[in-house]
Amino acid sequence: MSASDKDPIVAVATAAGRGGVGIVRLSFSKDFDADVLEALFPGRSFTPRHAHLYPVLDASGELLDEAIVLYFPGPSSYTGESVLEIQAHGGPVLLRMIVRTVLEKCRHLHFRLAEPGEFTKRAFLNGRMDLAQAEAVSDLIDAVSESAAHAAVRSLSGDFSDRVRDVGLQIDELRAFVEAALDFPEEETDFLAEGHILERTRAAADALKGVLENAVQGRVLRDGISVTLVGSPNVGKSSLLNALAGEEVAIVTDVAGTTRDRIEHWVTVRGVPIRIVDTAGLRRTDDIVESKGIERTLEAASRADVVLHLVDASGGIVDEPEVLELVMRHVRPRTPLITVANKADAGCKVVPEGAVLISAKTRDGLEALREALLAAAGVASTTDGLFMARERHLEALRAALEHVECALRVAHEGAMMDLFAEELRLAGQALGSILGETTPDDLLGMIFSKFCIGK
Ligand SMILES: Nc1nc2c(c(=O)[nH]1)N(C=O)[C@@H](CNc1ccc(C(=O)N[C@@H](CCC(=O)O)C(=O)O)cc1)CN2
Ligand SMILES: Nc1nc2c(ncn2[C@@H]2O[C@H](COP(=O)(O)OP(=O)(O)OP(=O)(O)O)[C@@H](O)[C@H]2O)c(=O)[nH]1
Ligand SMILES: [Mg+2]
Repeated sequence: MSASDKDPIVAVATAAGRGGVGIVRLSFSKDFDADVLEALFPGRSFTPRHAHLYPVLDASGELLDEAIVLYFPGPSSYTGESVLEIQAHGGPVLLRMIVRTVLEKCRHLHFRLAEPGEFTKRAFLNGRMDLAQAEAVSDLIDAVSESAAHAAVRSLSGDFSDRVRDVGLQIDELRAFVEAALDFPEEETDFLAEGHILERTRAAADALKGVLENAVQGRVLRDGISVTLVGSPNVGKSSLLNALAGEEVAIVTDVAGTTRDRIEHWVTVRGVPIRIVDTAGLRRTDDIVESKGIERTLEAASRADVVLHLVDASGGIVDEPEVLELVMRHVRPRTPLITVANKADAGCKVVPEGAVLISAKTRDGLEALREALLAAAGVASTTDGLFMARERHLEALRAALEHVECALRVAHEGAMMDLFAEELRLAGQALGSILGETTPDDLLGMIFSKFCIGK
């Protein structure tokens, strides 16, 4: 029998490994309530959503633990089904035994282990939250900075969804109005003016732009930005990585060609996760190892959101002229490039125009460099009030905006109103996909499979 969204499920909800307390969570149809409770805790009574201290016995009657047990009768639960939580001591072996006990004692009900994200998927399917909120649950757990956590919880509480829904409603209203007009074609133009249709469509486009702007920032908080350091050997790329990381991540020597492989390290700046990629210095070489390293440098440059080109301000090292050209051929179009003049402590003989002057050794100029980095990546100066968003949301918002703008163009060109209505319909559909109103099963599967088990 294949897995269904109706199967009763069980999983350890807390992190793998030891912990003070560990939770085994069950979600099942309300029809099974009496059966489940009686099978696991015979003769015990339950007050909904109240803590009970009950013994947990395995299938042979052996005591496994004394646990806090919570019963949430459906639909007033996290999943919208009935939920039972067994909050036991947080040992991985013990928790596994409790899960096995549930499978054994409730065998007649055909419990199975929950898939990753399956509790939250049920919450979504049962209308407890929309898709953007469900995604925010996972983003909250994965948040790597306080700003990211704040943004995720804002999305979880529905801030993002509300704004998407509001614009969606505006657009639906416009479409309804225009579709009504289609029935009286001779009055089309009056209709447009009377309903202030164009103004209202423009207002919808502006509202969409506002949401998109916030979402772009929110996505950066979630996914971070990737910064690749490139330059000639010995200009101090690895030294800069170490300075930004605040630890000795990469080997630094005065031998040109020290770094052979790509070295990655995550830091956070103002709550924004930044992946710094240190690379092999670029120069003409016959050394097979070094040239492999340089290939990797170019590949890292091609994936970067921002490229930092390091040069030696003290004038000791001069780039081979092909270096920058070679890099630029691999960088994606429109990727910002910042020139960084390092070794300011050893003299400022060569500082290209617009370069950020630093010393990886004394750490002078690093703060300015961090800010320049964020600015180049388009990160606003504050992350206050942001909600979390994903690439998927950006794509949908951009598509919606495109359709609304297309509708405006169509109207200006005096084309048929049915084209106008059709563009608005497509815009509304794109917004609906953010909330999961029209999301195909395989996309849902992909989204929830990235969650942790037990969530
Ligand atoms: N022990 C435990 N802690 C947890 C969770 C959980 O499921 N169990 N959560 C998630 O994993 C989060 C809390 N989210 C939750 C959201 C709704 C409901 C719930 O039962 N809602 C019902 C009843 C509300 C009420 O009692 O007033 C409802 O909305 O109808 C529970 C947890 C974080 N902490
Ligand atoms: N005076 C001074 N020396 C520096 C500075 N940054 C790096 N150096 C020195 O420059 C030399 C090369 O530094 P690395 O960080 O290994 O240079 P790299 O660019 O990673 O070199 P490759 O890995 O060979 O491409 C080392 O001797 C560093 O101590 C700086 O800001 N000031
Ligand atoms: Mg290096």
